[in-house]
Amino acid sequence: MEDEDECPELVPIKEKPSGPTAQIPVTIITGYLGAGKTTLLNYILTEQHNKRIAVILNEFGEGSALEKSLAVSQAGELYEEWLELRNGCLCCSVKDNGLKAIENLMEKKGKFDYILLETTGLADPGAVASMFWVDAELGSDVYLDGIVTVIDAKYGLQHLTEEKPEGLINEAARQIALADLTIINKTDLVHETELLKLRDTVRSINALVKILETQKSRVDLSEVLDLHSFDTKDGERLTKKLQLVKTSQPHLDKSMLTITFEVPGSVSEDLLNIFIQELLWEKTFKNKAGLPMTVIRLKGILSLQQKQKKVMLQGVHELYELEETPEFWADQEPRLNRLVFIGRNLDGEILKKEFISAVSNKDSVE
Ligand SMILES: Nc1nc2c(ncn2[C@@H]2O[C@H](COP(=O)(O)OP(=O)(O)OP(=O)(O)O)[C@@H](O)[C@H]2O)c(=O)[nH]1
Ligand SMILES: [Zn+2]
Repeated sequence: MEDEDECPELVPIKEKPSGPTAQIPVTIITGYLGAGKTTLLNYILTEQHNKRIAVILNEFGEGSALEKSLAVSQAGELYEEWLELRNGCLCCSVKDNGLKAIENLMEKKGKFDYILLETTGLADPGAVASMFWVDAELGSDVYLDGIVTVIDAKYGLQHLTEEKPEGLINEAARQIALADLTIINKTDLVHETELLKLRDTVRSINALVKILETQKSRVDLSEVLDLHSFDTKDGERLTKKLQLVKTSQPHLDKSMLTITFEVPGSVSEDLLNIFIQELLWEKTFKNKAGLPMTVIRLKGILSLQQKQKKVMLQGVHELYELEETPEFWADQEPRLNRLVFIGRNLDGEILKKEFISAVSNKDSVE
């Protein structure tokens, strides 16, 4: 009985009840080779957090990897298990094997409170994120909480400026574009001026992202876990955050950047869907140089016709979702749409015009 009284779950860390039906958050930890991802995981596992965390290391040798190392932290104790995946890595056969593996794991081990997934250094975290995100709607046991990108303070800029063959995306830039949180690690190895330059570059790619600086990936856990970056729990915070975002000036040649705009009024959901699909799926919109705008990450707070509440827009690569937030438009509050796009070849003015023309046909006027 004293066991029950002293159960750490009695400490109210989050509002959501962690009953058997509660979904488990997944945080994706990404970042270029050697940036400090594993160091971060180890740090998190050994910190005091009252959570039972399952870690999935998505590190695998070429071709042969049929088993994945899995470290599970329980009551501060760390032990390892082998989690078998039938068809190779979590990342390349994500949809079926990755999720199944986690579900099997949860069946076997009972419940976890949290899952951390480290991708390989060259992975596209968007592909991994998409898998969890889509599946959450299908009644999965897990939901995507956030994408954390660890950046090497010393080599980060070099990785970001590496020339890629025409048409290919710089992986390091993509990892930053997709991040909800970036951790610039190994600050012991650089001077303040280098750090500033790196910060500026990170900011120019992703004007929404939070930036932390660390040594040995030592962070405050509350800054990393339970970010709710993809759900409407973040709605109010997102509204405030979007208001502060500014279109960024590109730092690197052909670089990724953030653009944002605001359009007053309420829009038709159908026309909005058409606009988003043309942007994300058809890649219809071109910049001044005639290159197709490519959006990797998309966020917005929108005012839809016939909806009393604010609607959140989220997108990763070609997936997107419109979801009502719990927040009502207040009586005096001007209805408006605020959108933020992170990607390549983006031109804010052109995209704003395209948005306005897409959502303003006569049906859209209230
Ligand atoms: N100087 C310094 N070294 C660090 C710091 N953090 C981590 N390292 C070292 O950097 C190396 C790489 O760290 P990892 O945590 O393995 O990096 P990773 O991102 O998991 O690497 P991969 O999985 O191989 O892509 C290790 O030798 C760490 O000890 C830091 O803040 N300063
Ligand atoms: Zn690692």
